[in-house]
Amino acid sequence: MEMNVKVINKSGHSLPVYQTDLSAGMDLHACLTEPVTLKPLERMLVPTGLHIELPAGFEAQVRPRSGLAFKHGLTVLNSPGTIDADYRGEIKVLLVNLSNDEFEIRDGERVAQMVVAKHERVEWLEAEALTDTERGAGGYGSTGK
Ligand SMILES: O=c1ccn([C@H]2C[C@H](O)[C@@H](COP(=O)(O)OP(=O)(O)OP(=O)(O)O)O2)c(=O)[nH]1
Ligand SMILES: [Mg+2]
Repeated sequence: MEMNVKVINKSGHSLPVYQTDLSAGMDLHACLTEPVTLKPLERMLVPTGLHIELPAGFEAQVRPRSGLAFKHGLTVLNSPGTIDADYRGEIKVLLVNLSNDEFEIRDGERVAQMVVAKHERVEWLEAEALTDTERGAGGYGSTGK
């Protein structure tokens, strides 16, 4: 599908792209005037320079990149971040450094990935009783290891 995008402070890097033919996510680049350092357990809203116009009924999810998480303990704190279809502000990535080492983020670095997905919206029907199921209220390991 096609989608409107407005780029601010474009600093040389491309729009997000799908890295392979069937990738679900496109990598988001940090849009920085100078490198920033994330200390252990520090979090930061990383700007991407992107403003998008999702069609009604769609959301975008901001998710971690597994390579950054595995190699550097860097993840998206609110994962998956939710971009609402009516949001017109800059997409930002809430990164947190869960390693014991500092991590430097440079302009253009691919810090997270974004998946565009359809979603439903619900109208509540208040009910006296809900249907019975085998699971019932079981959860949190109720089925065993
Ligand atoms: O990782 C994220 C998460 C959110 N947003 C933007 C888009 C989203 O539509 C808006 C609000 O996000 P959310 O609903 O998660 O935050 P909130 O704390 O509930 O704020 P609000 O009261 O503005 O909804 O912030 C981002 O840019 N990156
Ligand atoms: Mg909200």
